[in-house]
Amino acid sequence: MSIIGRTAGAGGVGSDGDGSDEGRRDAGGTDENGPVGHLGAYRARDESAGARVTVDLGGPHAALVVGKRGSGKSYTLGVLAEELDRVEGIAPVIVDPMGAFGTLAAEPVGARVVRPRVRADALEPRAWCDLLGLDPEGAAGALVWRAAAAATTLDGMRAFVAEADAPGATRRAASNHLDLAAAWDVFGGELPPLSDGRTTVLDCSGVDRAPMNAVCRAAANRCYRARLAGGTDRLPWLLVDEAHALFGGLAAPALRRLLTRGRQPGVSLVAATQRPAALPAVAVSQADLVVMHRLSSRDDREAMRAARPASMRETFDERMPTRPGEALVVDDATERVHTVQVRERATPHGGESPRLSGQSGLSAGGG
Ligand SMILES: Nc1ncnc2c1ncn2[C@@H]1O[C@H](COP(=O)(O)OP(=O)(O)OP(=O)(O)O)[C@@H](O)[C@H]1O
Repeated sequence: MSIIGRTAGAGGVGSDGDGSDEGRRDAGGTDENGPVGHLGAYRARDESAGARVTVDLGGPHAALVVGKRGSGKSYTLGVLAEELDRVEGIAPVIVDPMGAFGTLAAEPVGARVVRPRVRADALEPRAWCDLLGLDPEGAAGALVWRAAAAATTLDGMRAFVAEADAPGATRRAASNHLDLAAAWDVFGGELPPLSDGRTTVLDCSGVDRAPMNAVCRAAANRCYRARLAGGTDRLPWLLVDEAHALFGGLAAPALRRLLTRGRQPGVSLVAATQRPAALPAVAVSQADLVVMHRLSSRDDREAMRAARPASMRETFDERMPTRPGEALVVDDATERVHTVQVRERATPHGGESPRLSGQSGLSAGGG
């Protein structure tokens, strides 16, 4: 038996070979080499459902879930979240840009769904300037930088600016930017703990793109630092939907670090996007587990092809999924591509909400 994402004696996607998939959700769980998650069933060329497919959840992974709108990405992310929730010793955290994962609060997951708040000092002074679109070399940017270096809270930063020995225009400009940050209503407070291992959904619906990036950055950094500092025995898994909006913003450095260095301290990242071409190439090339739903745009297909060996590229073209929930699963551990029908959700799917588009804000529907 092989498990997708599992190298010999370690971790990946696999099948238990019994050919049945109905009513077997309880057979996720653990095999002789550690925890596995039930992803779905192989789909044979004659369209019949084949053996169940499991993915390795025992070791850290950098996973990518891609597909055009309506192809099943969020649904698959939800399936992975359900499976992660079942594994002891894992702390799953979901950055939910559109409020599509609040349904994970239902049984059997019972996730904690929160409007995220982060500490102001979770962002370094430089990041504060980036967040507010201020040049750190400019007068207002330099003042915000000093405020962020001196204070631990947003109120403290505002007080620092108000009392600073700086020209009135500089103080006003810095203060206006900090007022905007206060209006976002995400600064002040803590992210929920990792230590209890509860599945946590950071519901960012209605949160602008800039503060959502700040939340994602803080969450990614916390997962990483908590492992480095020995702050948690649990292995954090960060799941991010609409990942192109996060890899394109303030969250990018933190996400990149998880991709390139997260596995060593035991932090996993699952990034889902309808636009793999908008991700940095490293996000595609570093992924050791790829779930590819239907992609229609040439750029997006090419982004996926470019990072894989020639043998896989041909498979992508020949076996591109055609219906929602169907996916090609790339297992780097075995260099194989599997055609999989992702299983049905145990919790309700909440993905029929408006989607994120453009530079900022939200828009309804679209493909
Ligand atoms: N594995 C599956 N089993 C059954 N139905 C599925 C499956 N995956 C997707 N679907 C169906 O397809 C619909 C679209 O899936 P989903 O919302 O995940 O798309 P998406 O790729 O995330 O699209 P968007 O980018 O708009 O969020 C779901 O509402 C559901 O009805």
